[in-house]
Amino acid sequence: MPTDAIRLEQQYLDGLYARVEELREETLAALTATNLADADGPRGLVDRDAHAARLSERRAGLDRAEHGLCFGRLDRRDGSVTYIGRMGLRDADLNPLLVDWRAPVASDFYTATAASGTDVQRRRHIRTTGRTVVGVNDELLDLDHAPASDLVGEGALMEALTAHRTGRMGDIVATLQGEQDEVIRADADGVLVVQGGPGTGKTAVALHRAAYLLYTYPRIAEQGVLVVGPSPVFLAYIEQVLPSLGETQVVLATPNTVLPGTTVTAVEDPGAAVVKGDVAMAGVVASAVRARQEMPDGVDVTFSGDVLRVAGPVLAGAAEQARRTGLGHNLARLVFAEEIWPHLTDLVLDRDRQLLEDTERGFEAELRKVDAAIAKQADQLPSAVEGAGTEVTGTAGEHEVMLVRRELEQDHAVAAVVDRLWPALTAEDLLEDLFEQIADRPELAPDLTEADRRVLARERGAGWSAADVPLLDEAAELLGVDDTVTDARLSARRREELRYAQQVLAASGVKGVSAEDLAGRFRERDSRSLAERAAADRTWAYGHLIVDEAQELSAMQWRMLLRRVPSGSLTVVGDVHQTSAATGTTSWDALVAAHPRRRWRRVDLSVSYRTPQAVLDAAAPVLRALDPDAPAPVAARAGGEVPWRVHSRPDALTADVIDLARAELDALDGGHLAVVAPAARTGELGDALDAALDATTVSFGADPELTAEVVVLTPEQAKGLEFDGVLVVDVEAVASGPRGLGALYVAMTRPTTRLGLIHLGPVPEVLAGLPERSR
Ligand SMILES: Nc1ncnc2c1ncn2[C@@H]1O[C@H](COP(=O)(O)OP(=O)(O)OP(=O)(O)O)[C@@H](O)[C@H]1O
Repeated sequence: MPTDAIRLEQQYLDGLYARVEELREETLAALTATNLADADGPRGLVDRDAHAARLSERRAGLDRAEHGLCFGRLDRRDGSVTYIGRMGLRDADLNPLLVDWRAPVASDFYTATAASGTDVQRRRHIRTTGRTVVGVNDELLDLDHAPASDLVGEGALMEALTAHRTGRMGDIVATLQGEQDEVIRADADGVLVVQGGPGTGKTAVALHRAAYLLYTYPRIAEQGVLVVGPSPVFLAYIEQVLPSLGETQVVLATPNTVLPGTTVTAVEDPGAAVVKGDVAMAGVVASAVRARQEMPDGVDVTFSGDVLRVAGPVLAGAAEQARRTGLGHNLARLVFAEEIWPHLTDLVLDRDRQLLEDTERGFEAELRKVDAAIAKQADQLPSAVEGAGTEVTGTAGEHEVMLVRRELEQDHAVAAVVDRLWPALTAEDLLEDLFEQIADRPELAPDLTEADRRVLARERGAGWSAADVPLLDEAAELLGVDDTVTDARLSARRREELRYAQQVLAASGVKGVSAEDLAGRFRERDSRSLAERAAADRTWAYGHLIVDEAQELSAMQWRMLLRRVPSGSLTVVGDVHQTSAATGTTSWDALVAAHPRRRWRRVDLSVSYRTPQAVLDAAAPVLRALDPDAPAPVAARAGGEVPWRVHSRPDALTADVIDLARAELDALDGGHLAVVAPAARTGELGDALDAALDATTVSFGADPELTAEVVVLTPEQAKGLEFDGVLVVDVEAVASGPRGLGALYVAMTRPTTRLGLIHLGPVPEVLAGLPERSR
């Protein structure tokens, strides 16, 4: 152990922590002063709060310094030294003490090699526990001493790769590799596709890229980053990475949770899932909306006891006018109504005019009669004419038009007719109606076959499935939000705020400020964090979207996600050989072809950091069966425990799994074990393991705890995760079905150390090369 170097780095680290303490004290003093300061009126109050919030944020940032504050040092040929860490620090004279890993100068730490012609002479990885330096690892970037591999900081990397897993992903900021750094720092424009085999660090890289983009681009920091992963289990696995890098402006979601207010409760029929995932459904949803805008051939409206007929062409014209605005259905509805109300008003006024004319005509006729009567007998006047003397002008004044229109709008029966013609719709109602009627109404889905329509048919109220979410989102997009409803809610809230402001002013005795001004100031201070506000808003425009396990998404899910980033700035990571969803993609080219207007770039990652070479070799026949041309990733760690297979029998399977799990736990010596089995077996196996392994924590079910020592998972749940050891149970069932080989490939590539496979029949071809172990 180079103790001198450790001592030296300890001194430097002590200096860094002394500076952190100073800054902490300064921040605390500033915070106390701010909180005690007299605010100059309500505006001052708000500014004070904002300042205090900034200081609290800074303090929280400094608190994070306790873990891995500084992890690297670069010595250049000119004698200059740069320390790299989780945050930037400067001394009181603004000289840099520590450089944030995302700053451009820090890039050399991850990419410099002897061959790259860099001026870096030495790269040092500094390992710390809390505030203590526990090790250093030096690499001389000198062609005469060039290491055999391309790995950067190999000693530190190997230490990270061989450490026991915890069930939670950690950041890899200290040991990022060159090809990963390139992806992380790639510019933010367009769509960056990152293809890589299992364990090549795609997830890790995607999350570090989120942190890099938030640090580098203020626009992205203002709008936040959306990270979409395949399942809640996966999100639980990765949720600590970004906070450990100090980032909070990130929303983590699955494709099922990106639509606020919708909960997935139903399991989709596999056939229906395929139809619902196809892009043709966009047309189906659009025609369902369009069908609600079809007009009848005229409609009768009863008002003040009279029947007014609105003719078919008038309705069709109004509908056309509304559609031409290009607004969502619920907004265009206001335009439609705006065409209909004046027409109805005219009809009423015409009718009144007609009545008046009739009356007038009648009146004149009466007058004539009177004249005749007078001429005949002067004292016999007809009683009906008595008192009639209003002057009739024949045209309605503006005031009268408004009066009639208001009466019409306030008449419930009339309003109901207009509502029925172009109803306000929710996405849920639209889809419930569509699925209820689709089997018998081919015109609703002209692009679908009869078989497809039948598979989609269902009763109302069956609950929403994962495949429904993008359809609901599509519908919500086409319908839009009727602002009249939100406006009414908003005005109610504004009234409430105003009342509150009046109370505050009365209680505080502050003078010279209006309640309106104070209420406005309250409003500007939405106490929710950016991530909370974004997650609750379907129409939030994110600055960047990161999609992990992106190969699993259906065409309709892509439409839903792309809608959330109008800027078109995306990072898409995945492996087209691990696809298990029937609606997922097995080729990035197909995805690119489906969205030709986007700017796409592709990067491939080639080194697998999770699995040792022996495990990759065991999985290689599965990869070849999936795609004979697929390049196999190369393991960063050569050798490793050779995976094995066991031939079990259905009646002995549970007992065998228990025995093998026991043996594996012993061999892993404190490491975590995953038992990956087909969905139909996980419950039974979980119960049996839980009962048999007394002193061991076992977790399974819909929401398993990944930090347990044994976790029982389906291949879908295991996606993206990793464990020290993995037992794949009932290989035949895992590999069955159209995308079964992809699922088996996923299951086999989860371990960092040991892999065992249990099959029930003759040796499956893809396992033929593995040594057999006795039960
Ligand atoms: N540069 C690195 N330094 C240390 N650990 C690394 C590095 N790169 C990747 N790893 C580790 O390798 C493992 C695999 O990474 P990750 O889960 O990101 O791979 P992946 O490509 O997403 O895998 P999969 O496709 O199987 O889901 C993780 O434990 C990760 O922390």
